[in-house]
Amino acid sequence: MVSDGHLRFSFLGPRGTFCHAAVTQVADQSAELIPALDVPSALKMAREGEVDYAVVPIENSVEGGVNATLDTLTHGKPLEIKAEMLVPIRFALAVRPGTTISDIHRIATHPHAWAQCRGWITDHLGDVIHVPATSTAAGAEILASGSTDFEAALCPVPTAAEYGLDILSDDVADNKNAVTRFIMAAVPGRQPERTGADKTTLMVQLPSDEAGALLTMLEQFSARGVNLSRIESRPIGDLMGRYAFSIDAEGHIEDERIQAVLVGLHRVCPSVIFLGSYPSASGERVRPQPGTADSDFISARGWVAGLLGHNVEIFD
Ligand SMILES: O=C(O)C(=O)C[C@]1(C(=O)O)C=C[C@@H](O)C=C1
Repeated sequence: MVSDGHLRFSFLGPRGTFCHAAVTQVADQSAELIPALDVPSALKMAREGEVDYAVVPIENSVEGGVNATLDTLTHGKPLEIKAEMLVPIRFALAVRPGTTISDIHRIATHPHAWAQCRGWITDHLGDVIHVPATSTAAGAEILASGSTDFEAALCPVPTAAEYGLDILSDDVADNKNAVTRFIMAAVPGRQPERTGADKTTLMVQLPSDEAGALLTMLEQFSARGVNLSRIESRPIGDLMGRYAFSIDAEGHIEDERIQAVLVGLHRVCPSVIFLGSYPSASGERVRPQPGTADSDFISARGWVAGLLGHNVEIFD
């Protein structure tokens, strides 16, 4: 929980999105929550100092990475991730009072939500059309506001009631265990303290377009015993076929092995963007592989310094 006087948080709005549920995990009662129209606008507010933090989705367990977040984080003034939050995802099929299942031909929701419910919808409603909305709650809000060219919305269960909608099903999902991961981003400052159960997020360009370039990049992690919890490619955008890799690595920038990875990546990759070290939401402690604990790096450096005749303290 972040509580430091009157803090301002932007999030993907309007009220009642899954993102709203995520921001309430980190903002205390005194915080001001400011809904944004989309992910880039929420992040822009943090970049420009209009809010202290932006909370946005980054990854869904069914649909994968949220490209708007992955791309916007690395374009423009630097931002860093300060926290991550997990929100279990369950959808309601919401309608205006009086609407029945057989009235539904078009359903509004966020494309990520649609992707998580497509199978259920086909099985229960047959061929209905998806109407893309800027968020799940935006679809519900518009539906509640009056005449629309869609008859239903897929949104979080409590949100349907908040907007005065009826629920025809409160368990719409292709995968009952779906979870979305959200991040809290801010302009660079002090890193969140190392907890021993941390993640570091990076955007890395491959060393070259030669055979083995991806391996060279990955070797920087494996040689230091650093596990990756997510890696996905994103087009750089300048020329066809040029990609950068968005990576979550287990560990904190204060860990010697993560520093060694960063040094290695900086030596062999044309661009390495550091996007923050922060406590992992699972709280699972990272267990260093033999030879990769802080003390191993410090003692090895001391040994080399000794060979050079430098007088340094050797820890082990
Ligand atoms: O539309 C919302 O409610 C959101 O918070 C966005 C979002 C997403 O971008 O993936 C978050 C969780 C769900 O997976 C569906 C949509």
